[in-house]
Amino acid sequence: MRESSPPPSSGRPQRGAPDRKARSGSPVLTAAGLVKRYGDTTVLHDAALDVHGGETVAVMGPSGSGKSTLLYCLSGVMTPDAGTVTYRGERVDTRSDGRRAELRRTEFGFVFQFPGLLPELSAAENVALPLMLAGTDRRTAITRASTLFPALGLDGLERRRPGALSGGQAQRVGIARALATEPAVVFADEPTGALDTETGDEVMSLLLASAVERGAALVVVTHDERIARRCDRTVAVADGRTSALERS
Ligand SMILES: Nc1ncnc2c1ncn2[C@@H]1O[C@H](COP(=O)(O)OP(=O)(O)OP(=O)(O)O)[C@@H](O)[C@H]1O
Repeated sequence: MRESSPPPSSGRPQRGAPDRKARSGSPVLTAAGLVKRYGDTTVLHDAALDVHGGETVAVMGPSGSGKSTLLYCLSGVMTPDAGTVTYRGERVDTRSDGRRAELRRTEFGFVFQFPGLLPELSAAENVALPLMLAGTDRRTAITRASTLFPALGLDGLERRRPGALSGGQAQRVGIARALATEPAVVFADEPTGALDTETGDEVMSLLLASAVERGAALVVVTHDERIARRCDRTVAVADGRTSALERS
């Protein structure tokens, strides 16, 4: 089953409705008919997802249903065996590895369950890294990276090494790193999965607020219904197929 098309927009959608934010224009990212196999096992059967600029989309489903695989195909980390992924009108799935890597560096941001910060670099240097990889000189990159710290509640932690950060602080540094290149789409895979409930809520609030503030769309894989409810809409993945999840 394909994700159903958005209903025609009729003014401001109501809070709690399946589509809380009016989506207009073409999606920035579109995936259709995705099939992905690992050896003999087909993990995605006919998955589809549209992401509009600035919207927040939760991806939910049972363990092993293919959520992460869908995220990897959408973001060009993996190529699907069939189907198409299109970013701003251009095919992603047919690009070379190098061009997909470039797209990931420049247009997309990633937040994972564990931030994977480089231990020998300071927090600000970790955030600056994607900017430096994109060609920004070190000093400018660190200055620009540091501007993200206050909004993420990280003021004063710029010079800290990751080993001296709490789990929540480290994840917020990871969020800053994902936002440093001003991506159009941020992909988050269980971003609060390793945190306690309170810290997770805090981190999720900052992720949602900072992505929305910067106009980035957010696609977040989560098992947490409370997180999904805070997103504009939810897409369910079951047995490798996607469908829009109606909310009660
Ligand atoms: N590299 C791989 N090789 C073989 N099988 C894989 C590989 N990656 C994932 N799988 C399998 O594909 C299926 C879907 O995995 P995926 O990680 O996409 O699911 P998920 O819905 O994100 O699961 P979870 O909620 O547990 O993280 C699972 O059965 C998994 O074991």
